[in-house]
Amino acid sequence: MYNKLQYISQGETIEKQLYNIHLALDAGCDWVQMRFKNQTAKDTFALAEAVKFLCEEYLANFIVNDNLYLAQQVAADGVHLGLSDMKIAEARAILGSTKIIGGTANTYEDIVNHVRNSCDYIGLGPFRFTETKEKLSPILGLSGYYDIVEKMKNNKIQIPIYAIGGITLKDISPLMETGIHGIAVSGMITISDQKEKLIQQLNEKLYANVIV
Ligand SMILES: Cc1ncc(COP(=O)(O)OP(=O)(O)O)c(N)n1
Ligand SMILES: Cc1nc(C(=O)O)sc1CCOP(=O)(O)O
Ligand SMILES: [Mg+2]
Repeated sequence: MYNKLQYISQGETIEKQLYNIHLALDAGCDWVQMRFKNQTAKDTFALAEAVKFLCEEYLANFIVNDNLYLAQQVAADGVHLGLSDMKIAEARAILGSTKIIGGTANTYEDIVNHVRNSCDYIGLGPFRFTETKEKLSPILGLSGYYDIVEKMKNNKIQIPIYAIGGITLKDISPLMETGIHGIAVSGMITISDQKEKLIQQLNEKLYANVIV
């Protein structure tokens, strides 16, 4: 089963991205999604190669945002695809069964579609407003997660759900109580000046009800 915390990278340059990713890995993140929007193919490829190398060193999972072909080129562990990106079914046909494919959802119907198309996990959001992403889908709030997870249970739909969008430390316990699997975060980890402590606190809350 996938780890419960995914770090989504930030930074306007290759150097800033690598700096942020390196600090997150050092602090204990073991799953990185490289998100580097509106950049040249050359720079995005250079960053992806460097992130692949770093994640290997830290034994972390590495997935690429948006670009399946880049994920293939650098032998990443997988790709995250949004509702306007390549369709999950097409991605699965290209990548085969061994790679991770994550899909964005904003509704129960999005989740059902993704499950039918062999998606591995869902990024369900936004939880609340965030400046990290433009053109957000309608905000779900806590009640949105409760409603969607309830519908999933009633219809026996199973797939790991990651809450995303403006999540802070105090949101973790209430979010986990809805029945989701984990969280995907960018800003909270990127801006923290005590990342190790933060990731420890996040993991304590994320794994609070896991029996080992
Ligand atoms: C884990 C996770 N969930 C959702 C998203 C959003 O993907 P998308 O809608 O394609 O938006 P961009 O990230 O591409 O701007 C995500 N990246 N990760
Ligand atoms: C990349 C992304 N996708 C979202 C969605 O709702 O699909 S919200 C989001 C931004 C997540 O970053 P932060 O933790 O800084 O809010
Ligand atoms: Mg996308």
